[in-house]
Amino acid sequence: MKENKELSIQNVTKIFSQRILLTKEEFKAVDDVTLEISLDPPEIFGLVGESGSGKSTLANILLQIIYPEFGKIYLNSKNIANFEITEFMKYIQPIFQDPFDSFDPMKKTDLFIYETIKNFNIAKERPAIESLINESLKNVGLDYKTVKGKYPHEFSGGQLQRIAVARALVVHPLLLVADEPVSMLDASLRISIVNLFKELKEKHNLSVLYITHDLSTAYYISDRMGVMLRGNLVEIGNAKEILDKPLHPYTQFLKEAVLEPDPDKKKITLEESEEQRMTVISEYQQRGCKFVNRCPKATDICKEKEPGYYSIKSRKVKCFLYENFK
Ligand SMILES: Nc1ncnc2c1ncn2[C@@H]1O[C@H](COP(=O)(O)OP(=O)(O)OP(=O)(O)O)[C@@H](O)[C@H]1O
Repeated sequence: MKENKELSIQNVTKIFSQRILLTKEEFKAVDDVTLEISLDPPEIFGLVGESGSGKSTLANILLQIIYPEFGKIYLNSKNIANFEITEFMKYIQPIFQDPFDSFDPMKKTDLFIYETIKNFNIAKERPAIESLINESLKNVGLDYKTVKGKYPHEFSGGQLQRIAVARALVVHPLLLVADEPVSMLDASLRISIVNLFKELKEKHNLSVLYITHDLSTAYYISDRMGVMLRGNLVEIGNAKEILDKPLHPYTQFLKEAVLEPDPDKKKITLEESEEQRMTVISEYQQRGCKFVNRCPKATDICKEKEPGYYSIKSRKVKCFLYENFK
């Protein structure tokens, strides 16, 4: 049997319950998501969507931090639930939003890489470990001499995020799950980290799941892209094609929101008020399309029935507008 070199996410659903005023409401934070990320050849897959659309929940499921109620995930055709966790983490490594959270402030940063090498049994003797640290730092554009013996606070956010990537690289993963990896960094540093992901893909065959609400960096680095709306993937395809000509009304809404120059009129918010949270939950629980209440193109069927996926060339769109589209 031919082995697929991919991470295959099949019909994954995660249910949470949240207390809203006096009641407890269940909702599907990730709702029947199916998606493949190629590992060979490597690809950068951008996962975009506004705050609360389920991106981090999906990332946490992929990293086996939380477990889905339904669905299965296969890494190179093997169910990830059947991996021993250290073996699994050799293949998939996380990169978090705030690089300062990835490090113990009381511990020298190179020691963190050192311990990863030891814990994963990649090398045992100090000279071999030091040479691996040197190599991994070089791969992220840093010099071991400038890192050695220093504590996290002695680095900028951008440098520290590079060191976090270097630590992930020592296990030679196939995929980085990078959840908002540049959103805490100064705008001037963002592009250099984003370029680093591109370089790692090209030079080290590393795939990246790049999770962001920032469409411009997603456009810049992603090969393919998925757009998340209240737990559903509503549009999947080539990233440039999607953002040049979004088909799903929600993707069109996201693009317009980004182009809106007046920050007060921007429709995408990161901070959720209680009122917004309630709207979010009710949209998650919406019976038909989850964008129906905000969609300018909605018709009666969108309220009653969940749309399937319709294919337009290599793109898949979860919207009735494309049901009979040729
Ligand atoms: N452990 C949890 N228990 C209950 N609800 C949760 C839990 N984690 C996340 N949620 C809720 O699930 C929904 C999806 O959250 P998630 O963090 O996955 O969204 P997101 O797209 O990553 O948003 P952001 O960009 O703000 O991180 C939100 O309504 C969130 O409040």
